[in-house]
Amino acid sequence: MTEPAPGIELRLQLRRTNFALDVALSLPAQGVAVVFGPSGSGKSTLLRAIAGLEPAARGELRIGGETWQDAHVRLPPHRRRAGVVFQHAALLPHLSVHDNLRYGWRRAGAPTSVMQEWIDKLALGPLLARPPATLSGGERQRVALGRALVCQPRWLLLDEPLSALDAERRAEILPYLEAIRRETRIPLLYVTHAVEEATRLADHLVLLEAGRVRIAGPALEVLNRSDLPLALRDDAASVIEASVLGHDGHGLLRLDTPAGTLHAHGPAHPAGTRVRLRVQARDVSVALSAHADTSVLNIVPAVLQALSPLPNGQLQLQLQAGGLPLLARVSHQSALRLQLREGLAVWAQIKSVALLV
Ligand SMILES: Nc1ncnc2c1ncn2[C@@H]1O[C@H](COP(=O)(O)OP(=O)(O)OP(=O)(O)O)[C@@H](O)[C@H]1O
Repeated sequence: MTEPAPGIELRLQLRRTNFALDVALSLPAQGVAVVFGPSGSGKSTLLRAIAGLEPAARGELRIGGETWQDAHVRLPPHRRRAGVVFQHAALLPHLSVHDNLRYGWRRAGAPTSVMQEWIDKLALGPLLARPPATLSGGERQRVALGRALVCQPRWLLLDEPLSALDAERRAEILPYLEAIRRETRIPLLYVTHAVEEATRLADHLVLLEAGRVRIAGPALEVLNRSDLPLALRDDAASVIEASVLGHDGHGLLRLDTPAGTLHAHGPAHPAGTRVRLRVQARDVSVALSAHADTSVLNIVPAVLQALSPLPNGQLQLQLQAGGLPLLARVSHQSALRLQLREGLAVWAQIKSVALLV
């Protein structure tokens, strides 16, 4: 039997005048670990400490059996084999895109095939002769990703790589990040405060608060926890893994989920494709019977597990639909009229299901 690849173990501390980082984490050897949290919670500091860029950081850091830091060892940043991409790509301005890629690749001593592989995967071919100053923000970030990846990093560390881009550019780059996630065995640490990116990319989610881990675990488990601040936000959502059953030819996919069959607009993925769905709490309402006279396509049986008041005066409902947690929002008046209470069997009417991957 082959041993599972050893994962990532870290315990890092750092003290500043008004801030202390004290983080202990075990992360899987593969997949995307998203570090999520409010501004000032220490996300970037943690990433920089991992990369060796915070000289005051103390502690231990082991990745796949390699020690980057402990009481006796402290590898300098260039020996950690961390590929780092920041919000603003710092490309070398006097070199073409190609030479920017080559620069890191040569220093890392990686095989030629790796250069070509990432040029193809990130569609960098048409950009190779261009100087960085002529690239759009999205193109620069793609080149920065390429430059990090051609060095064959042990760990790819991304610090808000999309936050300087507008929504359209972000939507262009996300599929490349998904391709990296799908096609490499390189683990990713992805720092963001954007829920959309966290729900779309995370396999593992770490929620930081004031320099400490509030919770860490498999993404769906953390995202669907109703007792975390995430659940109270305006854009609170449940995240569901599904598998494509078919397509109606008009842009509507049929999806198999633990809650039953759901429909979502999206590309005609072949049957069997695994996808991730996001259902916003504000798009879910409840009824006591399964209405047939409604335009809502997605109606699934559920059990009401808890009701809690929201700051905006509405009520948040926690539902279980075939083992799936779902959040719904209703007014106090509706709750009274329907006599909503814990344990009640209801029908969850889902107005919109967003396909994420
Ligand atoms: N170079 C620095 N010198 C002193 N304090 C710093 C420095 N960089 C960050 N800080 C402070 O350390 C704390 C954590 O900052 P950090 O940038 O890691 O947070 P963050 O979660 O990444 O925030 P954001 O989402 O706004 O980027 C904050 O209180 C910040 O003001």
